[in-house]
Parts: sequence; structure tokens; C-alpha cells
Amino acid sequence: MIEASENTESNKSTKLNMDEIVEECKTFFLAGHETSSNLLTWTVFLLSLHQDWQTRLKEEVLKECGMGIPDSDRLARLRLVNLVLLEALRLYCPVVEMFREASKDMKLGNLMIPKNVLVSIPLAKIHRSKEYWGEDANEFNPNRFTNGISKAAKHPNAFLAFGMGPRTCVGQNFAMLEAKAVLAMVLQRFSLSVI
Ligand code: HEM
Repeated sequence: MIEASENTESNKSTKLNMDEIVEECKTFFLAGHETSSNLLTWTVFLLSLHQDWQTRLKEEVLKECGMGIPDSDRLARLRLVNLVLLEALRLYCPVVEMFREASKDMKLGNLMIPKNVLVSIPLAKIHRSKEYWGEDANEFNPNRFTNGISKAAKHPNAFLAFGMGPRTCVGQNFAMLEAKAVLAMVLQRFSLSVI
């Protein structure tokens, strides 16, 4: 953004003014705050219910990070934490629905979509569809992500927590890193339970 606000030869037509930069900051704040806190809240809830997973995650965190502040190398080794975060995003996706507006009349599969019509993509429903995720679609089973996101369901794009395509979430890598770091530091210090 700082680069985009500077006067250079290459960004003459795309230069951002101060108002536009402030708007971008607001977008980042809004898009990145509630979503991440939502993910952490549901993850803590799920780990409180599933003590077996909490124990396994604690062991992983203590083995890989000890009691220190986890750096990015150590966070990358938290495989089970990653599985649990993905499963939390599937069951309780912070963004439950997305929309796309048809820029022209178009055919989508066997549907005709007229120009300007809004198409809804019901993430929360897709994430719990037994057709894609199998009979245990409503259950907490982080192991389904063991072979990667695209192999977790019967359709490679059934996991849509961060959207898909050219408008996919720009903050997704940061969000996962942030969530892993916070969760690791919570698990280093606390035990979670539902009272
Ligand atoms: C668990 C955390 C997050 C979730 C579940 C999430 C989810 C999403 C989803 C579903 C979209 C719409 C994608 C699409 O239309 O295909 C989106 C867009 C976006 N997200 Fe995130 N997000 C998260 C964290 C963040 C963070 C931390 C940031 C920034 C620091 C961020 C910035 C954005 C921005 C700027 C867009 C708009 C992208 C565009 O329209 O080009 N998000 N996010």
C-alpha cells in the first residue's frame, strides 16, 4: 500500500490516494479481525469438547516449541494443530455465505444466469454436505484433512473457508499462522474444558 501511494513511473494510473489507503486499512481490519477471532473461539470450544485431541495437540506443541514463543519454522511443524484448525473452519466457517454477481448472461453447468443476478454460495451448507464429506459430515474429525485439503472431501473444492479463485482471501496464510501461534501459546499454558 505504501508503494502504491508513491509517485513512480509504473503506478501513475493505479496510485492510491490517502482516502483509498484508509479504506484498504479498514477492509483489512474488518476482514481480518472477526474472522480470526471466530476461528479461535470455535477451536477452543472444540478442543474443550474433544479432550483426546487437546492432549495430542498439547504434546505436539510442547515437543516442537517447548515453552518458548513459537517462530515460523516451529509453527510449520505443528501438523495436528493445522488439522484441527481446518476442521474448525469446516464445521464453523467464519464466513458462511459468499456472493458472485454475473457480469453478463452466462451458462453455469445446466443453469442460465442472466446478467446482474447474484449467485449465492452457501459455504456453511457445502461444508456439512454428506454428499461431499460423507456420513460423518457433522462430526469433528480432523483426520479427514490428513492427505491435504483437496483430498479431504469427494470434491477437491468442497472446502471454501477462504473462498476460491481470483478473489480468494488474501489473508489466509497470515490467518493460519496467527491462529497456530495463538493456539500454541494457549495450549502451552492452559487446559481447556467446558463447564
Ligand atoms: C480465519 C480467518 C479468515 C477467514 C475464514 C477469511 C475468509 C475470507 C473469505 C471467505 C473471503 C472471500 C473470498 C472470496 O470471495 O472468494 C475473504 C476475503 C478477504 N479477506 Fe479473508 N478471511 C480470514 C482472515 C483474513 C485476514 C487475517 C485478512 C487480512 C489481514 C483478510 C483479508 C481479506 C481481504 C482483504 C479479502 C477481500 C479479497 C478480495 O476481494 O480481493 N482475511 N476472506
